[in-house]
Amino acid sequence: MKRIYSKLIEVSEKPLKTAELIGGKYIVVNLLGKGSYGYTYLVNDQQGNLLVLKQLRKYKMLEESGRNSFKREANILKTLNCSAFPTFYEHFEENNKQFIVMEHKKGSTFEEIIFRENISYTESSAFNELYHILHLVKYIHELGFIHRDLRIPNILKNDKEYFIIDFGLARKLEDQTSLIEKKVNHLEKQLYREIAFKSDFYALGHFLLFLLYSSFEPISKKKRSWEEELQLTPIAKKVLRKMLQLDEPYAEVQLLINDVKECI
Ligand SMILES: Nc1ncnc2c1ncn2[C@@H]1O[C@H](COP(=O)(O)OP(=O)(O)OP(=O)(O)O)[C@@H](O)[C@H]1O
Repeated sequence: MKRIYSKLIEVSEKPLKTAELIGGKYIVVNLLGKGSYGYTYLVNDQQGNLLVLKQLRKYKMLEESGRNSFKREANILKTLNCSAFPTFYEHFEENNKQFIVMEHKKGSTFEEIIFRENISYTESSAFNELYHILHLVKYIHELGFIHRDLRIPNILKNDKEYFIIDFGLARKLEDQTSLIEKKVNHLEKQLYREIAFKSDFYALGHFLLFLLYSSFEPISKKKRSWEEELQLTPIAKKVLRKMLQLDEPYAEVQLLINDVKECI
């Protein structure tokens, strides 16, 4: 019954409209995305600055874990005091809806770079991108956090900098209680969501595959594994196999950085 009620709320909820005023001071410019937890908007503040406003979906407000998720994201963003991550501005409730406001990072996501800008990467240039991103991951891991969602839409770059966004699923390393928060049955999801450094490396292994496949020209219609399809050097293959947990995973980020350097 609770599930039906929650589903009804989910399907009947509509996002905010363009030009709508929220929190008495933010004007909606456009909807950036609709994720599982809620809506993400680009908004203008009163000084005309572009910011990101995230809204928690109503059905998420029904569960304690949902209600706490913005609080947790806000705390993580406050702790990550570095220009590579969005600055946290505020967390507020209005008409029983929860919102979080943060800095808008100006850049293209790797999803846009690969699929819209059609940039293709060689083995060396793909590992070079990973090398830069791993320094941000090192900062996150050294503070004891695991991002758990390092996918191509959550990693951005412009001509000068790299950024990591979306800390909605991030957890503190010792916060193993989150594991029982939601039972993850699917093996692939478990590998992304385990609260361990290796799950961020696993996600970045897939990130790297996206970059490497950008220059792949299929010669046959037959579906083969990445190891058969991509012409990688032995060291690149070794690093990817460890990242994807096909071989003993890296215990910590510096060991991965050292190997990635060899592939550039
Ligand atoms: N702080 C930010 N700065 C710049 N762009 C952002 C920021 N936060 C989100 N975005 C953009 O908004 C898009 C949508 O964000 P959102 O977190 O809703 O998306 P999603 O990744 O599609 O959903 P989910 O989190 O369920 O996977 C992102 O892909 C990104 O392009």
